[in-house]
Amino acid sequence: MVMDIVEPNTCIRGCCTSESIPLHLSSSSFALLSPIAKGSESVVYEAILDGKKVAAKKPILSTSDDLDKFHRHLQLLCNLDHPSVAKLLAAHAKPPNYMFFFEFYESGTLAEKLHTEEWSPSVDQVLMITLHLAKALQYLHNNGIVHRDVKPANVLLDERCLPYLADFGLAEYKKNLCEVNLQNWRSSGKPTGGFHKKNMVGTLIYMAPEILKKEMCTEKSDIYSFGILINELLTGVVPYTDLRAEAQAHTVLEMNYTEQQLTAAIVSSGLRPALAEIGLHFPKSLLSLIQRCWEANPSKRPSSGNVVLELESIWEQERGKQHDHLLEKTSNYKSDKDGDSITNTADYRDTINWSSQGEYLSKKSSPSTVSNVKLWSTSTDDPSSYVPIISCGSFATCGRRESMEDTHFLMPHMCNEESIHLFAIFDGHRGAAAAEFSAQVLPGLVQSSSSRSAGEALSQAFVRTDLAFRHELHSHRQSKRVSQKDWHPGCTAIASLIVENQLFVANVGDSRAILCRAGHPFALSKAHLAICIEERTRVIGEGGRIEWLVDTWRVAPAGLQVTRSIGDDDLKPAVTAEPEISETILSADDEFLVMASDGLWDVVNDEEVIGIIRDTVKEPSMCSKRLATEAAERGSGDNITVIVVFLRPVSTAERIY
Ligand SMILES: Nc1ncnc2c1ncn2[C@@H]1O[C@H](COP(=O)(O)OP(=O)(O)OP(=O)(O)O)[C@@H](O)[C@H]1O
Ligand SMILES: [Mn+2]
Ligand SMILES: [Mn+2]
Repeated sequence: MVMDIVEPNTCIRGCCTSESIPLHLSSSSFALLSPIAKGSESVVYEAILDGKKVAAKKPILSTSDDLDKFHRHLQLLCNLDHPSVAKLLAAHAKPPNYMFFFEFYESGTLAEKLHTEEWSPSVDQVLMITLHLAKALQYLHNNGIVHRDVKPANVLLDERCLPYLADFGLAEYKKNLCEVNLQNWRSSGKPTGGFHKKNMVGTLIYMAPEILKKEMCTEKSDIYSFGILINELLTGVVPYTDLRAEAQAHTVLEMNYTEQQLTAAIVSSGLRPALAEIGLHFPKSLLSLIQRCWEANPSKRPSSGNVVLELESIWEQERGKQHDHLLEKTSNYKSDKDGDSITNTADYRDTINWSSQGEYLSKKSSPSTVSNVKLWSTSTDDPSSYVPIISCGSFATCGRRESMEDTHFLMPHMCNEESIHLFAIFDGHRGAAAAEFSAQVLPGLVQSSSSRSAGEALSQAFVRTDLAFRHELHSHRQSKRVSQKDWHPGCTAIASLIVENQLFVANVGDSRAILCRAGHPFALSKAHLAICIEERTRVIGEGGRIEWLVDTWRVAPAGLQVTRSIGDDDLKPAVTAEPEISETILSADDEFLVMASDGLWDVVNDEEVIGIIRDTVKEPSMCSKRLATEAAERGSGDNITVIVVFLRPVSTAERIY
């Protein structure tokens, strides 16, 4: 709807302005029809605005405080623009009529839908609704706004049942909340004996414990209410009225216990609504999300951004289930890039701690005194040669996967050598065992190599790590600590070794490393995948089998896409641990090195990586985090690990801007 805007487009006081929303209307442009709802602070009417059906919210303004509040409310609404937030179309901000005009949402509120129509949404519908609302909350929180009244009665539905967060009557900017909190704190000393609506904002059963205790209200208080809301959607039960719940819960409301008693139970005994039952159709991860949202401690609750990520991941898993189901019907091979889903690896992971196995072995085999790394230095006698000044950082996230199978390490100034640095990433498949083990063992094997060539030392260390892992696995199998005979964990590995001005990158598998040289990406490794003709030929030449499985070429019978790795003893020797090594001479043109597991490269290309780092504060761990977050936002379905190494000093100005 395009409405005429009469300039100057401000409220009567001049404090509210908008470029797109008319703030005063001629009396002929609207008409109020019948009231839809009467709240404690407003009446909502069905109305006509410029010939279109709208909802008009007319606040009850009896004091000057109420008027101030109207203006604050209007200012806030003028700044909102999100597809899942109820849309303000116009306002009238001049006496005698103060009104908000909203888009009309035909299907009423989510509360009515659940409890009057007794709608019981499917899991897909619950995920769709909660995901939209979580995005609305993320939008508000990112803009420094706390809603403070999240509940199904404040969610409006359109005819397609898409949700819109409404009723910003209690919303506040976070920066103003300190003041509001302080006022509550002061007034809490008053002997009121009850709950003043002014102080106790929101609706009791959706209120977070910290609000009930009259402590700080933050965006995490919205997350609490949101957790209660998701559960209400799944159960169809008004919180604390469930007769199936523990006795304490229903007595609270049914026997007319006071609000104070409910409050006390929520705050001190951790009482919560009865959680949706782990039936066949509710994803466990959704129930766990609800419980984390309603944690008593606000800092343990996820941020709205994380709620969005988790809901998206649950949504995808649900669709994946449907997809898998289809696949199972047509073939009994299960689709997973690395063949993870073939065995239930979680069962074995617990029995042996592969990281400490590796650590133990590493200590045993390479006493700290033995280190030949000094031998690699070449230019000690040439003071003019270029030596990069490095700073490094990393970020690793499980992403949408249920478990983390990536590991990595950063070893700047290895063995206390000023100009020798080692960095590596391992991406596990069929469990995390190989990745956990390798991250512990590889550095020691690099250091204790007797080779005078750093590249060769790196190459030998890969092969030896693989041998050591397979040997360990074998002896655990013999001693029956690994009972599952057909469990063959593996991992990819990429390592960068800097020795003065030389950079060696060793790689097996599909992690990658690039260098930013004079502003442009420069690939330091190539991925080893069965789709590459050279790799396919090599695997077949070494007695391996390659087959087209599900959607791409894979090494059979395990169905692995990578053609080189550490571990995977069922596929050796064809799936070799022999790395490809690149050697690069570094110069002042080289700005930074980026290493990452395929979780990044699947969704962000080399140029984009360079561009993102250019736009980020020049701090290596911030850059790593930014890249990983970007990949997650773009829908990477994998674990993501990123290492960023700056190769020359960054000026303070660049660090900040
Ligand atoms: N845009 C709209 N379209 C359709 N119905 C609406 C719309 N806005 C509000 N309503 C109806 O009016 C009711 C009250 O709206 P709202 O929550 O904004 O007012 P309120 O006075 O702040 O209510 P309370 O504080 O009691 O929650 C809603 O529950 C809904 O039934
Ligand atoms: Mn409301
Ligand atoms: Mn309200």
